[in-house]
Amino acid sequence: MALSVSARKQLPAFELKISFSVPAGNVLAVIGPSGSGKSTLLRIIAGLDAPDRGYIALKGAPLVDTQAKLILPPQRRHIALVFQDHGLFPHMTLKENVLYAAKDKHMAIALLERFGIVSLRGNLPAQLSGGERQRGAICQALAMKPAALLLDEPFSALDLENRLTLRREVVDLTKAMGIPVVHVTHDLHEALDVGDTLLALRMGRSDEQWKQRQLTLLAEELKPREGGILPAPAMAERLAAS
Ligand SMILES: Nc1ncnc2c1ncn2[C@@H]1O[C@H](COP(=O)(O)OP(=O)(O)OP(=O)(O)O)[C@@H](O)[C@H]1O
Repeated sequence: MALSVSARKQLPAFELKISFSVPAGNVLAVIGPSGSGKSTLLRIIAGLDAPDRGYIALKGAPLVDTQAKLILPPQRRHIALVFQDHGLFPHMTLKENVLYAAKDKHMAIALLERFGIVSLRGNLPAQLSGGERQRGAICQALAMKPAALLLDEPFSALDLENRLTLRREVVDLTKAMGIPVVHVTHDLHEALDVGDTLLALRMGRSDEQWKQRQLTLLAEELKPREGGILPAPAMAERLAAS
């Protein structure tokens, strides 16, 4: 197993208590209501927060072992974390941002090309669109050649087309790089699209029943209405006429 996590942490309203493993090249998609502990879980894995008790290992090497009083600082974990609001340095150009922690400079430039933003490499983050900044943040994270990638709602502010393209690109790349990914999202569709495994977190625990309910609700939502869903051209015609 590439990433193993077993952690407990008392939060004001409940105790976060979770265990899972993500094999190399796999994506664990994490869904859950607001305040269920998703971001805290990522922060614990990244080393920005400490569990009360726990064991976290990457490629078999422990990052956290509270029994042995081991808690590695974030910079020694080789884990990249991408949030919804990019996190690029505002005073650096896109290229400088991506090269900042890059292990392989050629790969960094290749990533900018792959994500369609190489022509913008001289721009500061403020001179980029939200989608371009998010692409930059993903490039910056992958250029580090991290041993694991953590994504916290990374595409939720993007338009549908950007969201679909970017999430596919990221899955393809992380599978090719063979790194485990934990991807937090509110969007069950997205979770089902990117995830090899789906974890539903509710009040800090894995909740299978809640997961099944969400899946049923989604199936209900997607069920054709009476008379069937109009095919796209007919839908376009109806919208144009309205
Ligand atoms: N530093 C902190 N100090 C005290 N309570 C915190 C802290 N961080 C988070 N919490 C609380 O822990 C709970 C889990 O928060 P967390 O941000 O992990 O939830 P989440 O599932 O990521 O929510 P969202 O989907 O809204 O981002 C919440 O009740 C929150 O108020």
